[in-house]
Amino acid sequence: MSTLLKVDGLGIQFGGLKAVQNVDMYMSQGELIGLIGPNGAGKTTTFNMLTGVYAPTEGTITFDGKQIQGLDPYKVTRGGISRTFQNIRLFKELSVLDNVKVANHSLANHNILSSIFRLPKHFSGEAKMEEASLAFLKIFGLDVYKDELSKNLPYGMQRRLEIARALAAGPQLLLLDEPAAGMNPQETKELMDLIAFIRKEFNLTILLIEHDMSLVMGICERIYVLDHGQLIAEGSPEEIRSNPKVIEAYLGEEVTE
Ligand SMILES: Nc1ncnc2c1ncn2[C@@H]1O[C@H](COP(=O)(O)OP(=O)(O)OP(=O)(O)O)[C@@H](O)[C@H]1O
Repeated sequence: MSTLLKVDGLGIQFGGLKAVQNVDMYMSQGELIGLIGPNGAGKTTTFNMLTGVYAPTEGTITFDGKQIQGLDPYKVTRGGISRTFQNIRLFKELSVLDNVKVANHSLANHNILSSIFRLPKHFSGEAKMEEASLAFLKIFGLDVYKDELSKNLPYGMQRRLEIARALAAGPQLLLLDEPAAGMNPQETKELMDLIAFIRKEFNLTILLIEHDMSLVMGICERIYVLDHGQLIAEGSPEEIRSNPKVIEAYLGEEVTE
């Protein structure tokens, strides 16, 4: 498997605070990796650097062979990295379908749409986009809501729509920031199954932030653990579960599957 993402010595300082420092990570094509750590460990800040929201003050990010640290977020997205946010960010006043269409607008002629959905060649850009957007919604069980305003969707469905929208941008790497936050156990289980499914279906590489260890343990092959801005462990779920540094970092929180 080739390396899709490589992070070397990544760090950022806000005033006197080193929010993230010395982070080395890699992701091979097709991996599903967890990024965990207690509150304030630097997980979202790391996502923000990977997606161009923050320019790192040290280190490099190499994606698909190119250095991307400090690039504008839209360039990062165009280059193949999409994300979701911890706090849902949808176009609330747009329909569910339009939320997805907006995301893949710039990709109307993108190969991913025709290759994934095997659309007839004669489809125009607009028809292709509509067709592909509907197909995305169907995968996420959102097609029945296509004409609803996104603000009217049940919470769990809004979370799903965020992922559908991120996916519609045609990424190679998908970054999910606590996608199950606020979901009940049943919704969470369904979401995890869905994440595993889309990874296979779209040949994606996925980095998943999750505060709850038990969630990531279930689906991730490898896990990175941040604490106070530094990586304290990397390994399989079994290795992470029994790592004393990790247990200590999570002291007071339950470490169970
Ligand atoms: N723009 C900013 N300016 C100043 N400090 C910041 C900024 N963004 C993040 N921080 C600080 O960086 C540290 C890491 O925060 P971050 O949100 O990345 O943690 P996290 O691991 O995602 O936590 P949580 O699980 O609570 O979401 C925190 O101390 C936070 O206050």
